[in-house]
Amino acid sequence: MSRRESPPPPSPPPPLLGLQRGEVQCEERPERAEPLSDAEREIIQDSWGHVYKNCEDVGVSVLIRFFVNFPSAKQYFSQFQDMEDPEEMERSSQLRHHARRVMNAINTVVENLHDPEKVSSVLALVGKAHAIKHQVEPIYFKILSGVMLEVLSEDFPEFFTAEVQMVWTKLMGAVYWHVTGAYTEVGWLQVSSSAV
Ligand code: HEM
Repeated sequence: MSRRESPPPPSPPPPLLGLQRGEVQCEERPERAEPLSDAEREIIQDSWGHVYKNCEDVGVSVLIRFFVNFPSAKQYFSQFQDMEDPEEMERSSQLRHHARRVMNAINTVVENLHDPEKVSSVLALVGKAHAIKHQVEPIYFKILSGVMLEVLSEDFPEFFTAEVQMVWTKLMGAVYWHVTGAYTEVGWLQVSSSAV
């Protein structure tokens, strides 16, 4: 009788251990953000409605996965930089507070997709605070976007179809572009001349 072998567990993504400011030298800011069509904006707003009803739980799940898979990202948070147990992290008020801030900022973006100036001013403020006050390496914004899309697709499979995920990828690209605008202004990132 043949015995079915269970597949090996997936290997975890490589942690960016010890990533220090300035070390990601190839990180560049794309030249522009791709605009969303009216239909794409509607797709984002419809799918986000379901997520935002569970805003705090989703935000906490996203951040816990982010900090577990990329432990070096904890370095910026005094309260849980040395924590390893996800359940302990879940109880951290600093983590919950940041989860709410992230989700509320995304909500403001989603609610104002018709108003590019508002979107750009909200995200410029986020970028400025993280570059100047919190000194966060900008690559973490890209990583967090990927983790967020992963968690949303897993937790809301009926709404985050392949098409919806593609539109969200575009939105998160635009978020990254706006946030890193502030990093460019303070000289932390350069604009790529080859980006399209
Ligand atoms: C879309 C992504 C993100 C959004 C919308 C966001 C939003 C915010 C906002 C609104 C604040 C308060 C701003 C202020 O201090 O004036 C904040 C604080 C902070 N953020 Fe973020 N953030 C994001 C990603 C990140 C990432 C990737 C990191 C680091 C890995 C990070 C680290 C911090 C830290 C350390 C603080 C201060 C926390 C405290 O004072 O307790 N953020 N964030």
